Amino acid sequence: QVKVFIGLGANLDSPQAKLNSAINELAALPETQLVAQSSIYLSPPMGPQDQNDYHNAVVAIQTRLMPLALLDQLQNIENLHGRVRKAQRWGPRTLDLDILLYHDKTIENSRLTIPHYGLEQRIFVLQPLFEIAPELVLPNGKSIKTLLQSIDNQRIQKL
Ligand SMILES: CC1(C)Nc2nc(N)[nH]c(=O)c2N=C1O
Repeated sequence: QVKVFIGLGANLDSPQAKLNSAINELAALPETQLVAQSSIYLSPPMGPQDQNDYHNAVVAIQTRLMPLALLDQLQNIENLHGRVRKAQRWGPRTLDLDILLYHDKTIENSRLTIPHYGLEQRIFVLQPLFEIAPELVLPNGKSIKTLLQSIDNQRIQKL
């Protein structure tokens, strides 16, 4: 089995409850154990500003699920929480589950890009990730600590 980091985000109808419920679903996935979870953080929307602030968290799991099988499970959980894919790119959402890192793998196909493309620039990913894995180094050799230090003017608040 391998260690996988998953990013969670929500900013529509009771986002905190959605995140907690999604974390319970992740812990219950087949061949999977939840090994760590971050605090929940609040941050202004990156992208279109005409939407609510986001609640975000990151969890670490150990799993035997292969990447695409895990992705299918994450999309099930999103759908269970009323995720409706709307036309607007980067619009508000009930629940987003992203595979941030899958062990030390780099994956690039039509359904998956791992490490997650936004990981290095997003405080709402780096901050919770640093909380649960402060020593983490990405497959490209960059450390979470260094990436976090190089981010400025992005606000975030731990709930
Ligand atoms: C719309 C976009 C890019 N902005 C976000 N902004 C924040 N703060 N948190 C998110 O999870 C998030 N997710 C997104 O997909």
